[in-house]
Amino acid sequence: MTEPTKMLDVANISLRFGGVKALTDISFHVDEGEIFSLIGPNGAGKTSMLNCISGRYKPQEGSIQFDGKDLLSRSINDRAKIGIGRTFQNLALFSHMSVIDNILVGRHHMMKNNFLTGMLYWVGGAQKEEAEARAEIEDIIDFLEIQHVRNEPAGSLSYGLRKRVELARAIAIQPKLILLDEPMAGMNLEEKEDMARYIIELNEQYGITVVMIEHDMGVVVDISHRVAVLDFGQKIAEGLPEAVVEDEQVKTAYLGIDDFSLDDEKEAM
Ligand SMILES: Nc1ncnc2c1ncn2[C@@H]1O[C@H](COP(=O)(O)OP(=O)(O)OP(=O)(O)O)[C@@H](O)[C@H]1O
Repeated sequence: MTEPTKMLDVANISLRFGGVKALTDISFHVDEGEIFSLIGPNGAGKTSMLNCISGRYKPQEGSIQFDGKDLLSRSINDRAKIGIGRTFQNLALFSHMSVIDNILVGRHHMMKNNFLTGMLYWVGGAQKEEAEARAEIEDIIDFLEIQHVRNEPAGSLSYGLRKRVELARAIAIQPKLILLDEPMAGMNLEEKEDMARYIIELNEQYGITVVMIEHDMGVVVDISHRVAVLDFGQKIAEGLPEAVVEDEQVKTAYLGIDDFSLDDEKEAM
């Protein structure tokens, strides 16, 4: 068997906001091809951790490497260029723009032509480049089954569909790694099942490595290869999902929290 390749290496990350310690000495790694979930109660530091990887927050201590290269010295835009895509906890679509234009926004950073050369759109390369981007985006639209709403304004869609459009936009940058912040939040059972299927397929068919924050424990156990658990900004467990949910420290952290009723979730799925 070949050794797994380490894609993301998070080492000793600490992040403070004034006196609030959002993350303390967090280390974990994600192998190429994995679906890796970050879980933990509200306020545990999950989004802060994702924001350190995506470049929104700059930790005071520690390092993050992506494909063996330092990530913390890079800008947010640079991260997209080197293959890191993300979706947000709260939807971040342009509601008045069509679905297809929202997805194209994700793609634009990859285009060689910028605003100035774009002014020469009808003369040369930009037109061809845009046509190529649109063709690739049609594949993503097919994959996520959003053909029927491709020309609708994003704001007119159901919540579940908008989440899918956001995912499409993140895939459009052709990421090697995708960061998903609560992809199933606010979804009904059918929408959750669809989203779980898309995540598995984007991982298996598109070969995209996934780091996901998710509260639905049934989904986490069903689709994650490995899981890390945060509580009060500290990592309290890491490992295979079935083992992590049986961990006593993890159970204590979740004590009294309805999200953590694995049996109920399993029945519901
Ligand atoms: N921009 C910020 N400014 C100040 N404090 C922040 C900021 N972002 C996060 N925090 C604090 O850091 C801690 C961790 O928050 P974070 O949002 O990362 O947790 P979380 O596990 O994602 O929670 P949830 O599941 O509710 O989304 C909390 O105490 C939060 O108030």
